[in-house]
Amino acid sequence: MINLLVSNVYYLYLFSFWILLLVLVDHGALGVAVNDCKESKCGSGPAVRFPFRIKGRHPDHCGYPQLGFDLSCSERKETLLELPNSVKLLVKKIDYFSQVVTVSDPQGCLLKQLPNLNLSASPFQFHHYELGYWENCTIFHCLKRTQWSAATQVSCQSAPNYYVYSNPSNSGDDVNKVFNCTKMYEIINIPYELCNGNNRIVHLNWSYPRCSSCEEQYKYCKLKADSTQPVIDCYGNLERKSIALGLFLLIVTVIAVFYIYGFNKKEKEYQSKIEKFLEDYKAFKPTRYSYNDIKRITNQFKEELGEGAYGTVYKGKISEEILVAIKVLKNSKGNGEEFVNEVRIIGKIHHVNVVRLVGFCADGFRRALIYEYLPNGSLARFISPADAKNHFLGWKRMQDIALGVAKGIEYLHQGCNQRILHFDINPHNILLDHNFNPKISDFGLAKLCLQDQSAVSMTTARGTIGYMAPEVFSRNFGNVSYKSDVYSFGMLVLEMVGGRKNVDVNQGNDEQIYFPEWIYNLLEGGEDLRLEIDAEEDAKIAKKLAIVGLWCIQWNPVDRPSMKIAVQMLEGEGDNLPIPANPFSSTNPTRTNARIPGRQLHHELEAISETE
Ligand SMILES: Nc1ncnc2c1ncn2[C@@H]1O[C@H](COP(=O)(O)OP(=O)(O)OP(=O)(O)O)[C@@H](O)[C@H]1O
Repeated sequence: MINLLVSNVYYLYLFSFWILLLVLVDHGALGVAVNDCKESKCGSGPAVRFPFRIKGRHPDHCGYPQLGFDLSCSERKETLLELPNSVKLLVKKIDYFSQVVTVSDPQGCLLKQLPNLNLSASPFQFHHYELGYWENCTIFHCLKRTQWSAATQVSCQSAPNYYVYSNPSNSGDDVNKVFNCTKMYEIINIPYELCNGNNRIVHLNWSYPRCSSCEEQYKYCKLKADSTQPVIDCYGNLERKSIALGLFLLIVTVIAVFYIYGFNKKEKEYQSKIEKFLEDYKAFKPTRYSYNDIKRITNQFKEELGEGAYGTVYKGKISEEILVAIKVLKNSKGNGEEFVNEVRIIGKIHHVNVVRLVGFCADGFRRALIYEYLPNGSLARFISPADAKNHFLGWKRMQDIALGVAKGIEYLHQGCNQRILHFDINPHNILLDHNFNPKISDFGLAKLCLQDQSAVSMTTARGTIGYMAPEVFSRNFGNVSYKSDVYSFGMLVLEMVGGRKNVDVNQGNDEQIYFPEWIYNLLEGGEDLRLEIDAEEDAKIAKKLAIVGLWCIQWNPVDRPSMKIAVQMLEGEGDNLPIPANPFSSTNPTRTNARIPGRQLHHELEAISETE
């Protein structure tokens, strides 16, 4: 945003600069000869240009060569007009059109200056409206305050018990006698109005040079170049300057207004975006909700998404944009360990392949977990044979899902401060977002352990039959470790390849085909996977997934790859992936219609308690 602001200001200045340049070029202000005579001011005084000039600022040729047109700036930045007899007057205004200059006494005592004012030696006369009635003016001082017909007190010259008055000389009053006053001096032949003690300004006009003729044409005035006589010349264009300047100011103002308006609008948009983000951000930090909140968010448990072992999942809405899935836990189930586990583990981890816990509710005996809503539900819905067109997601997507799950598990194993072992990786616990990105969910059985801990203690077998590693059942098969998740992942991948359950625990039927062994035997025999895959590329993906799955379900945990290796295998082309050792070595390796081996994952197999 700062960049946007800076670039806008930059363009605004650039634009203004060009307009200004245009104006200056237009009235010749940039010409060398004219430039040093350009209009100037003393402080906030009137604009000074030909026939006047400011001494020390404008060269001689800028003013009319006659005493009186040379102005100066005082220390207080006032414009001073110097006239013969060292009379200095303050210039208030210059009307170039009427050729009138309005002046006053710098000390505010005009009547004191007037006796010395000899206009005949200057280019100025008293302005015409003051010509009506001329007379001499007498200045008196009296010892008492006095009042008579035409006299006015000259306050700037009076003092306590010393009263100064001005009075037209022909008034007929014998002030000396009548009022006991003494004449101080007389000012000869001045306009009647000026013989007023209160008058502070005087208008003087000049007849030559006649720059008013240029002003009439809205032009500037200057001395004609190369002329021996002081003759004037009109040049440039006063009107266009003011129009151009006006236009310039208008454009700049309009741009500024639009800019400020646009900026404010943008700024408001940004602010509301930030507010919204903070609101949403708050919602993404696990927050505690009351049971009433849960009822409100789920709209009284209106839409059910599914039912699991630990509770029912409802759809909910926290804000217009944040949809959630709320698992309301059954009271009868567990001692709250799953609840604590979930909040403790996924509450603080963030990974694109791990479901996000938005919040939770622990309101008396009521408990609920609030997750981000994943519109495509669980992966279990999509595990179907490749020929079941309406459910099968395609091999490329299957590969992406397997890779996403692998990365999620790798993150749990390696990416957090404490290693997280999930212990329940299965297709029901893999949820799919709108783009079918997989997210691992259900951390109720998960365990936290130290990064370098090679084995974990476990008092009861945990997990789902068919995905549980052999060592989770019995310590006879090795130590329980992160490799147990690798096993579950392998079973999940093989189910994705086969489009069916590897083990159907509901059928106690010994005749069931055990898919992992069946597929192993095919691969080992160099045979086709018999999965009716047309595209060569898809067949390659299916074979790669099958090999990775078989590596992950090695009976001995030591033989299974870490999730990091599994990710690398899935990311590679798969052409050079070796086929692992037979995970089912006790059965006949040549059988392609293998049956579920009795010693393997049967749900009636008793869990052996393990202690550290
Ligand atoms: N975050 C979610 N977004 C969308 N649907 C979900 C979400 N979580 C769960 N579901 C739906 O709710 C169903 C039940 O989920 P739940 O986790 O309670 O059970 P399960 O994993 O299927 O079984 P179990 O609890 O035994 O592991 C899921 O199958 C899925 O369809």
